[in-house]
Amino acid sequence: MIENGASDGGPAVKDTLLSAVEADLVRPWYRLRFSPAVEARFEADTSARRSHLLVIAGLLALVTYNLYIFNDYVIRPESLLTAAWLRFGLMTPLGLAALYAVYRGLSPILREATMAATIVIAMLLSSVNFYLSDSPYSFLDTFSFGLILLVGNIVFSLRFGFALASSLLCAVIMTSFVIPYGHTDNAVKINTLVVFASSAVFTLLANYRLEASERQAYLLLLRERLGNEATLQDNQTLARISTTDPLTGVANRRHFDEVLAQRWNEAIAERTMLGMLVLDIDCFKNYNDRYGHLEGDVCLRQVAQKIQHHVRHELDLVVRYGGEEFVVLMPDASASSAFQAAERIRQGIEALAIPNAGVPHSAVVTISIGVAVARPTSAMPPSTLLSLADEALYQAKREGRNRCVLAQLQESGSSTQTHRDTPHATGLASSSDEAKR
Ligand SMILES: Nc1nc2c(ncn2[C@@H]2O[C@H](COP(=O)(O)OP(=O)(O)OP(=O)(O)O)[C@@H](O)[C@H]2O)c(=O)[nH]1
Repeated sequence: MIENGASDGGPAVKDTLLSAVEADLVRPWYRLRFSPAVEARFEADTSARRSHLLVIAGLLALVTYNLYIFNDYVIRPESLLTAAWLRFGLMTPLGLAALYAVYRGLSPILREATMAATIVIAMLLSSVNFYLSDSPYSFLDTFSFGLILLVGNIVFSLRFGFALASSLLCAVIMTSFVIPYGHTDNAVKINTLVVFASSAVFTLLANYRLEASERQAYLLLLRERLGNEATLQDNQTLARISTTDPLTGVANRRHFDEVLAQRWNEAIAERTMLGMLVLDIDCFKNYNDRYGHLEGDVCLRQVAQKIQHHVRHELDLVVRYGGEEFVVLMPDASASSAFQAAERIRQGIEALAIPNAGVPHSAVVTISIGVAVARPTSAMPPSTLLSLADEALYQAKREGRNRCVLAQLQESGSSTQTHRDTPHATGLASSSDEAKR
């Protein structure tokens, strides 16, 4: 019943819609229409399917209407040509044109009005058909005119307002042909009008109930769908909160632990390398003491953004590991590419030129980075990589800060060997070359 055609809008729009749906669920029993927002959503969700069903029902009704030519042949053979003209020359093209318009897509009001018009036209042509015949049986047809109402009110299930209007028009048309008809007694005429009026009342009642149930079912489904979407959104928000560092927006340590284990296993399975950078802002205590904790937070955010800017967005994971320490996890990274990325980050942060007065090695905020790269094996725990990168970081600190140090874990039989490089900003080319070797 609910199609996916309608745009769902943002969370605020959904909340408003959900409140409107709740209010509509307790609207007075006699009110079919929803509040404007829900009505618009109802139409958007159901109109394509409704038009489709109306076209199918309309074609069936048209075929049935034309089959009544056999009835004409039996009860009014002398005016068969007139009947054929009314059915095939007028009703069929008009009906097909109306159905084509509905198929192409009309506004809800035009769609209902078009379908209601086909009912009124069918009643008019049927009335003309019986009226023009002199056959003593021709009037018999009027007893089946209630079927026309049945098609409009039940088979088409016209929206109630249109069902009511078309039924009233049909009643007026029929009465205006029945009353002046000359070949039948008044008692029979009254009888046929009473049968027709009863058909109108019962089919309208059924029509009202059908529309009311359709609308109620739609409201319940829409409420459930909006509720599910809200829950899904809450879950996604919670998942994001639980994996993200609130200050910087990068991944938090909890998320890092999960991803590290995953990437480690993938690297074992695919026999690829895994790189890790551990980054620590130099003399950040001094920065905080001098510029205040709030400025310190701003600095942390800038540094996190810069790190993210210099890594592969799809592949690498940037993490705030704690305090002023970050980690970057780099799947499928060689020693040289990991070191180059580290160097790009280091230079990028220096280029931010965030003043950090009063520190011995630099007038601006700088960062030291320990780089480690390994080909993981099942015999090696993931923490090995972190320890190596951490050791390299401390070496960078010891050697004067604002530098990258590479600690490369190499496979050589069963033993592992640590290779460290200690390039300074001025000796990058040689260090990168060494890393590549
Ligand atoms: N503004 C701010 N400061 C933080 C946050 N977390 C940790 N810090 C500060 O980061 C500073 C870390 O200082 P230290 O561990 O002494 O290291 P450092 O001064 O950076 O010195 P080195 O690492 O040796 O270069 C401390 O002053 C912490 O208060 C935070 O979320 N916001």
